[in-house]
Parts: sequence; C-alpha cells; structure tokens
Amino acid sequence: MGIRINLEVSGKERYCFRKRGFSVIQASSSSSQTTVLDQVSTPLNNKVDTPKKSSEAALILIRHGESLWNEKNLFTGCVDVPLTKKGVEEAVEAGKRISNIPVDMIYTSALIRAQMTAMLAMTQHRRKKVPIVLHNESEQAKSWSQIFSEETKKQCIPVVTAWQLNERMYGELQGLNKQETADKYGKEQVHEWRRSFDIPPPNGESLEMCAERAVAYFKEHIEPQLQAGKNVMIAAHGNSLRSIIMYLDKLTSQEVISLELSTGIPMLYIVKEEKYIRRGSPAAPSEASVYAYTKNLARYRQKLDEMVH
Ligand SMILES: O=C(O)[C@@H](CO)OP(=O)(O)O
Repeated sequence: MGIRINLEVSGKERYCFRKRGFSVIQASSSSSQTTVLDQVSTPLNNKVDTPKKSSEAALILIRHGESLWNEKNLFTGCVDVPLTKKGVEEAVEAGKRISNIPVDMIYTSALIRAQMTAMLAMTQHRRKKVPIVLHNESEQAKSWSQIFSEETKKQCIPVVTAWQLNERMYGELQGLNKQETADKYGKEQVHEWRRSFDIPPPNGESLEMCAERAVAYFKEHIEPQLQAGKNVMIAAHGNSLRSIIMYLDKLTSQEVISLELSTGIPMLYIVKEEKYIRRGSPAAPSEASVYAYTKNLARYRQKLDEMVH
C-alpha cells in the first residue's frame, strides 16, 4: 500500500488577502424535509470527508471541455451547446486530475457543456460519491426530490446550477465564426470585443458586466460554503471563470485581459483564514502545480488510499 504525497507548490503561487469578513449561512432546513440540499449547510458526519482540521477548504475551478461550437470556432456565449467527443475526454481527464481532492458541493452554470463537464469529471473521483442535481425551481420539485436515507444522503454531492455562472452573453456575435468576424471587422476590433474589460460586443455583455453577476453569485452563495469548510467545485466558462479568478487573485482590469483559460483544465485554490491561495496556475497548469497538496489534502488522499486497499 503506497502513499504518494506530492507537496510541490507552483512557483507562480499567489496569496490573496481578503479585506473583509465572511458570513456563514446557517442550516435553515426543517427537520421533516430532508433533501440533498441539506448537505449545503450541514457538515457531513464522515471521516473521509472532513479534511478540515484547520478550517481549510479546497476550491476547484474547471472550464468546460471543448464544445461543438469551440470546435467550429463560433462565438457561443449563452447558446446551450454540448461537448464534442474531445470535450468529453477532456472532462474525464480533468476528473482524473482532481480525483484525490475532496468535493462536498458542485456549482455549475445552467448550460449543458458545464454540467456535462462536472458530471463526467466526477465519474473519475475515487470517493465515488454521486452528484445529484438540485432542481430548485419550485417547492414541488424540491419535495419530489427528497431522499429518505441518511446513509444515502451522505454519499451524495449536491449540484447547484446557476445561470449567473453562464458564459458572458455575446450578443450579436453568437453563432458567428470568429475568423470570419475578424476578417470582416478587423482583428483589433474583434480582439477588443473578446478581451477588453469594459467594452461589450454589440448588444452583449462586457467582461465587467459578466463579472457583476458571476462574482456577486460567488460572494453570496459559494464563498459562505467555503468559509464553512465545504470543498467546492465550480464548472463554468471561459469568461465567467475569468471574472471569478479576477476576484480571487485581485487582478486589475489590465491584468485580466491576458488571462486565458484552457478547456477542461482544473485549477485548485485553497481557502484558508479568509485567503485564497492559488495552487494551480491558470496560465500554465503543470502537473505539480495542479496536484500541489496541503497537509489536509494529503491526509484526505491517504484515507482514500486506505479505503481502496
Ligand atoms: O465563444 C465564446 O463564448 C467564448 C468562449 O469560447 O469565446 P471567447 O474566447 O472569444 O471569449
């Protein structure tokens, strides 16, 4: 039984200090109604799932795998396009990379390419918990998805879908070919639409506008989970994740322009004492940086190794 612990840390590791405190959402569920959503605010009573001795949480960000419109080089934005076969493989590969990192909650956008990516990635996780999508649209949907076994609930990971994590809305560019658009309007104009911080494409969202809703969602819904010690995975999109990374790493509107995310590459942050500590570099994620372990994560992995053997 070999325990492999990799304590290498990326040379590009950044430490980001938050200036304000965090509020922690308390359990609000009634005892008679138990859905997998209850896990959102109730600590799991399972040793393998509590690598939180010093109140540390893992945050994994994954941009979805290649979509059919990425393949065709079309502006996609909020159009709901599925993954290609290569995208499916990228998602599975991403899952292998994070298979030893604890995941207590998953947030995805409302779009199928992000949801496929999250689900495919979780098929590779060594803990073998089952991701369960929460349909929060009505009381009836909530009540019809109740789980009646506490034991089964412990083996589930709640998956929250949120439109606020969607790709930026690309307006009148959606469905147009990126190369043809550059040929027609000029390379500089198209680069400005694609990468400037505050200039929106025609009738679409700028990165700044996308950040307003994606970062607000992150602060309101995801940050409290992390502060409560939950390990969170977010599967989303190039620009919604760029805006969240801008917040986590305190990038300026100039710095975010050159931040590019590859499809299907997981990025790991450790959340500790109100700091976001980046372990994997979005610019050039190397094996070592993505796999960089803290003591708590190493302990979690050791427990997984013991479970398997
Ligand atoms: O088309 C899109 O929706 C996005 C992501 O694929 O493109 P861009 O890289 O130009 O922001």
